Amino acid sequence: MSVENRKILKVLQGETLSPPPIWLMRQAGRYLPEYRETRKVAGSFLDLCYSPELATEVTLQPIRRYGFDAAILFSDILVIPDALKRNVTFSEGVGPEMTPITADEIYALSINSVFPHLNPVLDTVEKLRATLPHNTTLLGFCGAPWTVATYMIAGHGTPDQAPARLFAYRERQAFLRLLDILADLSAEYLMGQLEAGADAVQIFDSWAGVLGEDEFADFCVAPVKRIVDTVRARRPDAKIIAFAKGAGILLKDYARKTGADAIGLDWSVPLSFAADLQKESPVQGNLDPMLMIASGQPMKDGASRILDRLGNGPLIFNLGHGITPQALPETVSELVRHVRGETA
Ligand SMILES: Cc1c2[nH]c(c1CCC(=O)O)Cc1[nH]c(c(CCC(=O)O)c1C)Cc1[nH]c(c(CCC(=O)O)c1C)Cc1[nH]c(c(C)c1CCC(=O)O)C2
Repeated sequence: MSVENRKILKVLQGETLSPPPIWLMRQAGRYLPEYRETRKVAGSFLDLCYSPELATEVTLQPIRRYGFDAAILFSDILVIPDALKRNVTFSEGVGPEMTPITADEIYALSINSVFPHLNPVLDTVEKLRATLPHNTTLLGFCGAPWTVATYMIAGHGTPDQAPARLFAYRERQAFLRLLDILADLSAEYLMGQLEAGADAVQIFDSWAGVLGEDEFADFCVAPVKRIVDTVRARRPDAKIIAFAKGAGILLKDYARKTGADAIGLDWSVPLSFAADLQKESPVQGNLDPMLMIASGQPMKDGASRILDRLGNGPLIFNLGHGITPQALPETVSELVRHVRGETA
């Protein structure tokens, strides 16, 4: 047993595997009763993220239950603003909140505190690599600068990221500076995760879909490329998945332009377009997370369409976005069996 048996790494090198390997975005989370139990004893959500013991436990929960081909580090993209002392809190039913950042505060950001602060997350990665089955790929991650900036500027999640879009037009220099700071910190953070034992990393640009063409190039592609280039300068072999949700047709050439090894696709990406993208790079996705609630035949049909259209090229099977708290744990088992060809 060795690293060569980690299927997701093979796909990231361009191999086609049949059946494709599978993991799910947000696979550790509230749809699992065992997660809800651990969450109760952990204190706040951030306490859970910074407890290497408990974060390791919740990362392993979906691996024990489903035998996914990858474990994804349990943490959150907003630990970076937390480390930048933006007063990040997560409350039940409200979601993440923090102090909205101003242009002056961007110029005054101090990055010195970031690494001691994030060390517990790197300890979790080390613990995970020591505990995980040898064949399971360990994924690290960070948020893309644009997506993290949308929360830092608004101070909370927004349906259309209007505050960040407005800020980017009004305060372009400060905004670009924020993206640079986030890109450089994220690159350091990903390199730390790779040093600690992550096999590959994913960059989540969950709110890429609200930008026009030029803004997508400047605020999504350029900062993600800056992260990829910085990581590769130190680790030329680093494997990187980039997920730009909602970017649609702007995903054309996204892998080449960012330098990512593979691209994540949300469920709105047509499979014909996905098949064209797959000629250039491995792809990951893209089942609608609602099918984890709808279940039954609609779920199987959705998965089969992806397997039929993308299964003959390098594919990592996944949802098109994170699994939701309402997902049915038994449906996840059925999906895994279906993708692996274990059902009639
Ligand atoms: C935008 C974003 C965030 N966090 C993340 C993103 C990018 C991916 C995406 O778009 O889904 C990424 C993330 N968040 C979490 C992970 C863990 C790893 C995994 O299992 O995938 C990952 C990779 C755990 C989490 N992150 C969060 C939870 C739920 C909080 C809880 O348990 O109380 C989990 C399991 C909290 C979180 N964190 C964030 C929000 C908006 C929320 C609130 C959501 C809600 O309340 O439904 C920011």
